[in-house]
Amino acid sequence: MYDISNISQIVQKYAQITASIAGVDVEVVNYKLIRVAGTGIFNELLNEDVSENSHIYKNAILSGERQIVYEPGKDERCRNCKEKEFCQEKFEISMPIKLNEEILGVIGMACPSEEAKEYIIKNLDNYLLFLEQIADFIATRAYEEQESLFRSAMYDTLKTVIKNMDEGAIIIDNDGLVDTINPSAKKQLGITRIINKEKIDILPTGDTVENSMEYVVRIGENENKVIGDIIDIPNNPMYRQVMLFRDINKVHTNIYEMTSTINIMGTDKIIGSSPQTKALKEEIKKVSNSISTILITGESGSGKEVVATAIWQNSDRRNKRFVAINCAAIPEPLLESELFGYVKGAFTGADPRGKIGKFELANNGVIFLDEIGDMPIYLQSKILRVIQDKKVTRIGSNQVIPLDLRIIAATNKDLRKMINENKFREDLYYRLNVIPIHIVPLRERKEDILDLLYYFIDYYRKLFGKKFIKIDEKTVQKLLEYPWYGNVRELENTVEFMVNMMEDGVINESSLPLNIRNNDEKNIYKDSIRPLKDIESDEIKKAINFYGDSTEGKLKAAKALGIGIATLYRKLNQ
Ligand SMILES: Nc1ncnc2c1ncn2[C@@H]1O[C@H](COP(=O)(O)OP(=O)(O)OP(=O)(O)O)[C@@H](O)[C@H]1O
Repeated sequence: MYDISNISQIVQKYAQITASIAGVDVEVVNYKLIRVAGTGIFNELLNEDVSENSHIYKNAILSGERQIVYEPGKDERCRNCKEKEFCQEKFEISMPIKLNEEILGVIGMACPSEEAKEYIIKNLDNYLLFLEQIADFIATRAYEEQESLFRSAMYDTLKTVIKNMDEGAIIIDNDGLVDTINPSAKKQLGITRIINKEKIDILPTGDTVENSMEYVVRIGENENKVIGDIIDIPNNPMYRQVMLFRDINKVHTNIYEMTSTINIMGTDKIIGSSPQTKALKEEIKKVSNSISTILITGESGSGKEVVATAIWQNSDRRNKRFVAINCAAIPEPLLESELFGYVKGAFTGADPRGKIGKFELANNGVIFLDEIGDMPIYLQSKILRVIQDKKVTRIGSNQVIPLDLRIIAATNKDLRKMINENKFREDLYYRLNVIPIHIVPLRERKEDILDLLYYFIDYYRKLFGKKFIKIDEKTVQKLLEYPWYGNVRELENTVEFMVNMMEDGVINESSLPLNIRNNDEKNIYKDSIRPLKDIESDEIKKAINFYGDSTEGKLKAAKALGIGIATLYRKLNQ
C-alpha cells in the first residue's frame, strides 16, 4: 500500500489549507497511524506514532467510513483511550483517505472551542463535503506519485533489460528521436558516436522474412537493413515505439550455420598423386581467384564437391560463405523457393514466416549448384537471369537484391547431350562452362586408388580404435582391378566395410565386400567393356577440356586424337 509519508510536503499543504478555511486544527495520519502532517500543536509532533490513543482514526481506517464525534472523551468509541479523561477537543471529524478500495490514511479535524463546534455543526454538510474533497485530493496525488514511481521503475528495468539484450533495441521518443539505443544495436548499425536525440527513420521494405519485417534503419549517415519488429507504445507521454531487430547478416549467418553441412577441403586435403589429380590441383590453384563461373563435370562420387570447396578455400572468398544446393535432392516445386527465397504470403503452402534463398545467403561468397543437370528447364532461365543480371528478387517481393557471387556448378550428366534433347538450355550451358573442370573417373587414375585406400584405412582404423598391420597384396590387386563406378565414395564405403571386417590388423580377401570379392577378371572385363562411340566421345571431351574450346585448342586436340580437324568438327557436331 502506498505510504502518504512519501508526499508529506503536499499533504502538509492540504492540511494547512483545510485548517485556514475551517478555522480548526487539522492532522493527517498514514495507514500505520503515523502523523504525516498537522497544523497548530500537531505541527510540532510530526512523524509521531499515534496508534495508542487514536481510536477514532483506527475506526475510520478499519471501517473506511468517516467518523463524527460530538463528545470526544465521552463517546463510546473513546472507551479504550488512556487520555479520554483529559481530552481537550470539543468536536472531531475523521475522514478516511481512500484510493480505490485501499485506505491510505485519515485526515482529522478537531475543534478546540465550543463556538467553533457550534458553527461547524450548523454547517456540517458543507464541512463534510469539503473534508471529503481534501481527502480525495490527497488520494489523487498519492495515486499520481505511485504511478510515476511505478513508471520510472518500469523504465529503469526496461532500459536495463534492453542494455543487456543480444538483439538490437532502440527506444524512440514522441518526436521520432532516438531516446535509448543498446550496445547491440549500435554494433549492428556500425555506430560508434553518441546518438541520443538524433533523428531516426525506419522504413519497411515490404518484405517479411524469417518471421519478421525487414526495415531500412537510417540514423544520420548510417543506413542499414535489419529484420525485426516495431512495438508501438500507446498513450505514453514520452515514448512512441521500441524497435527490436537483428542484423540481416547475422540472420544469414545463423541460417548458414544451421543448414550448412559442407565438408571443407583445401587442395592439400585432396588425396591422390596420379598425374590427373596433380594437374587438377594445379588447375584449382589457377582458377580459384577468378570470378568466372566454373562447371565441374565427372561421374558420381568422383569428388566434384571436394573440388568446389577446394576452389573456395583457395580463393579470397574463403572467409565468406560456401552455400551448396543439390538440385537433384530437392523436390522440384520447392527448388525455386530454396534458391530465391520468398516473403510472407508469397504463395499458398509457403512457410508463413518467409524464407531467405540460397543466392541471397551466398552473397559475397560462393554458391555451389550441384547436379545442375537436374534443374528443371523453367528454372534454368531464372538462374541464367540471376547470373546475367547479378541480382535476385525474393518470390513475392519487389525488392531487388544485388549479388556478388562466385558460381560453381557441377553435374555428372552429359549436358551437351541434354542440350540436343532440349533438356538443358544452351545459353545457360555456355554461361556456366566458362571454366570447365573435368574429374576423371577413379578407374582411370589407378595411383589414386592406392593413395585413397591407405588414407581411408588410416582414417577408419583411428575412428574405430582398431590396430592395422597390413593389407595383403592379392586384395590390393583386386581393389586396383575393380572398376569403381561409384568412384571415391564407393572406395571409401568399401574401406569402411573392410576395416570393420578386418581381424588381427590384417585386411585380406575375406574382408572384401562380396561384389568385389566376386569381381573376377572376366567380370571386370565384362563390366568395363564400353561401346566404342562412348569411348570416342570421352576421349574427344578429354582432349577439348585439355586443349580448350578455341580454334587453336581444337587443332591441337585433333592432332592429339590422330584425326583431321574437319573430322573433329563433324564429331563435335554429332
Ligand atoms: N581426392 C579426394 N580426396 C579425398 N576424399 C575424396 C576425394 N574425392 C572424393 N572424396 C570423398 O569422396 C566422397 C564423394 O565426393 P564428392 O561428394 O565430392 O563427389 P561428387 O562428385 O560431388 O558426388 P555426386 O556427384 O554424387 O554429388 C566424399 O566423401 C569426399 O570427401
